[in-house]
This record gives sequence, structure tokens and C-alpha cells, in this order.
Amino acid sequence: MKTPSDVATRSWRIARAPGRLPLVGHAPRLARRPLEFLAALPAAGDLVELRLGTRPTYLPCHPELVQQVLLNARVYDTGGPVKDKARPILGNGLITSDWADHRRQRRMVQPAFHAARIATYAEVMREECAAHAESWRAGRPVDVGDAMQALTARVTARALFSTEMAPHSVAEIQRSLPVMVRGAFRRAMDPTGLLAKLPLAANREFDAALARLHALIDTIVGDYRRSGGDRGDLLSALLAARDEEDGGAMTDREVHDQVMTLLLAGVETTASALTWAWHLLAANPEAEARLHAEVDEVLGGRIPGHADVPGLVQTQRIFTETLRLYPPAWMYTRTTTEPTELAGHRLAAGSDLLISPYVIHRIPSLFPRPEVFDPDRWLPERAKDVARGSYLPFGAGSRKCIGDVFGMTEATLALATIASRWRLRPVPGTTVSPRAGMSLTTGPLPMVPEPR
Ligand code: HEM
Repeated sequence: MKTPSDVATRSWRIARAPGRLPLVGHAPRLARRPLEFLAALPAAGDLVELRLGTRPTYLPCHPELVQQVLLNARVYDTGGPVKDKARPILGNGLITSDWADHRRQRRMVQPAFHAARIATYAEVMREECAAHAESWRAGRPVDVGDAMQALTARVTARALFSTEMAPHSVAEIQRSLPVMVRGAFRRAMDPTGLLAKLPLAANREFDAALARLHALIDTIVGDYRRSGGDRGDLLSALLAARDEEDGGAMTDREVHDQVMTLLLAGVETTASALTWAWHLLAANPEAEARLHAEVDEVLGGRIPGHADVPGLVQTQRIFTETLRLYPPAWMYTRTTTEPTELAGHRLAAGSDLLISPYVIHRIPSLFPRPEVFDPDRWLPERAKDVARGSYLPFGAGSRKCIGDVFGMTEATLALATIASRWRLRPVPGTTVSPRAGMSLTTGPLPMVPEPR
């Protein structure tokens, strides 16, 4: 990656977003058409100020400024209204914990994602991808979004819990997690906080799904504590973790919150990106043909496993480019813990920042012809020209996605396994436009599997 050389000397462009309304500020525009609204702002400035209600909120539109925010987690901590609403749902896990606690938590959770353990989880991925590819019937349409969501829910649940309860827990997670994710997003986006209190069917469903997930996790954590031992899964690694500073283990509550966090963070993100990948491949026959050529050559009809991942370079470039165009975590937030300066502009303590990979990934000076799906951008000789801090699907700094390798491995195996056997054709008349929810999704995407 290239380091911008003009940083020290550059004079930053500070701008105010157009179209601010009294009292509500830009909140209605952000709620109505978030992607269009935000993606237009880099043309206005390197740091753009908006108001959500009366709160000053900033969108850094230059990779160097994004780096300054993400690499200084003490000053630019998680927080703000979105995280406040997530805490009652997720408890105090990696996503919601503040800076000081996050450091300890991250040290404790990291071993669960070491390379040797990913190799074990990859065995689950391999089985589930193969079973999925097996379950489709030629000519019978599948909703690709639902299929990818089911796949990643099963993979994550089985990687977490390799217990005898696996079939029951996998089914419960498949049932309850989407309801929980939808409800959590609705709440996060409601500036009044009133929506959650209304006697609506959606709220009752959300409360019930959340209660079922909490009960399931409690039961499994209890079982593991009683039986002890390392089953090679994520939960065993969380229970075995010891803090290198004080030797302490996580409490049941802490383990519970991490499990809930991993479910929320790991399932829909990977599923949304995989769904986009199938859509993009169908629309780009050349990239699809190269994918088919690679899987035929590298696998020769075998079902891929962990050892095949490094050789599936074209498959990985396709997924990397998909994450550029449609990053599932299209926006995340930070809040300043003290007064600070960004781009020479004074930010008060308690200022909110929006970090949007979607916005940064579509700036033409960073990615020429940004709308074009071009996996070759990621050929080594071209990737070196991508400016540092401009490719952010997994974030950066101490809060960078802990599941990045897990997600990349899972997606590579899913694409390769399914593409070895099937070509997915769009159902005529289907139109796709990005939906910015908890993840960036395609909406309903029926496609027809054709045998290859
Ligand atoms: C393509 C798939 C994925 C994408 C695009 C993605 C994206 C992200 C991003 C952008 C962040 C940072 C958010 C921030 O800075 O506020 C993040 C954090 C996180 N992700 Fe992922 N993620 C993916 C897959 C996964 C998977 C598979 C897991 C777990 C199995 C996971 C678990 C987490 C956790 C626990 C965090 C919080 C990390 C921390 O704060 O220390 N993610 N993810």
C-alpha cells in the first residue's frame, strides 16, 4: 500500500453538508437515502460536518483522516447514541466496551482466532459449504440472501459450539438471530428511543428472540463449565482464556456477551458480502469465467478445505473487490472522549464521527472508475498503489474486525465450493439496489442454480 506523501503539508478542506433542517439537522436525509447522501460528501470536503438532531457529527472523507481516527482508540472511542442502544442487547462485549476495558477483552478473545483454531473452524466451513451446494436443485430458484444467511449462521454456530446440543442450537440461532439483528438495527436508528417501548408485534418478536438467544447461550456456557476440556471450538477458547496481566478468566457474563457479539458481528456481514458476490459474478461473465477456471484447476472436482485457500487467489480477489463495492459494515461510529483536533479543526469532547467504508471505497482518486467491479485491482502489482487507509471493510486499529480471517476463509470456501458445481443465474426482472441496514444487503435476490 502506498503512503500519501503530502499529508504533512496538505491543507484540509473542511465543509458543512448541505441541506441542514432546523432541529433535526441531516437526520432525515441520512435515514431516507444514506448511501447517496453520504457518498456525495467527499466532493464537498476532506472533513464534512453534519448535524444529527443537534449533535455535531463529522464524516472524514480522506483516508489519512480516517486512519487518524481509527488508530487513536483512546480519543476516538466507541460510543454515541448507536452504541448506547446496542449495550442493552449485546451487553459489554468487544463491540460495545469502552477503550480501557476493550484492551483487556481483546487480549482474552484473540487466542480464539489464532491460525491453528481457524484451521479447525475451516473443517466446519467445508462441511457446511458442501452440504449447501448439495441441497440445491437444478432450475429451482433459491433466494441467495436467505441461503447465504443460513450458511453463515450454521458455520458460526457450529464454530462456536461443537456440542451435542449443536443441532438444537444451530436451529435456534438460525431462527432467532435474523429477528434480533433486524430489531437491533431498528432501535439503533430510532433517535427518540420510543419505538422500542411501543406495543408492536415486531417488538414482541424481538424480545422473544433475544430471550431465546440469551437462554440458549446461558445453557451452553453452563454445560461447558461443568464438563470442562477443550472441544476445539470458539466457546472452549473463550472459557480457557486467561488475562496475561492478572491471570484471571472471563466471568460467565463476559463469555455470554462475547458469544452474543460474535453472533451479531459474524453472521450477517459475511452472508451479505457473499450474496453481493453472486450478484456481481452473474453480472460480470468474465470474472465468473475466471472463477470457474480457477476452481476447476485448483480443485479438480474436490471439495476445498483450509489448505486450498491460499491457492484460490482469483476467488479471494473477487471477494476483496465485492467488499470494496458493498462493504457490509457500510458505516460505524466513534465519539471523542476529550477535545481534540482533526484536519486542523477543533472537535469538542462528545463529538460523533461516522466512518463509512462505502464512501471511502467510491472516491475516484483512490479507486479509479470506482463503480466498476474489477477484481484485478487486487493483483499484487496494482494493489500496492492503493493508498493506506483507503480500503476498510474490516476497519483498522485496535478495534479492527477480529473475525477478518475467519470471514475471508469462510467466504473463499463458500464461493469455491458452490462455483465448482453451480452457476447462479438471475431471475429475469429482478432489480437489486443496496439496502443500508445493520449490513449492506441486496434485498430479495432470487437466482436459479444451473449445473456446470
Ligand atoms: C466479511 C465479513 C465481515 C466484515 C465485513 C466485518 C466487518 C467488521 C468491521 C468493519 C469491524 C470494525 C467496526 C468498528 O471499528 O467499529 C468489525 C469488528 C468486529 N467483527 Fe467483523 N466483519 C466480518 C466478519 C466477522 C466474523 C466472521 C466475526 C466473528 C466470527 C466478526 C466479529 C467481529 C467482532 C467481535 C468485532 C469487534 C472487534 C473489536 O472491537 O475488537 N466479524 N467487523
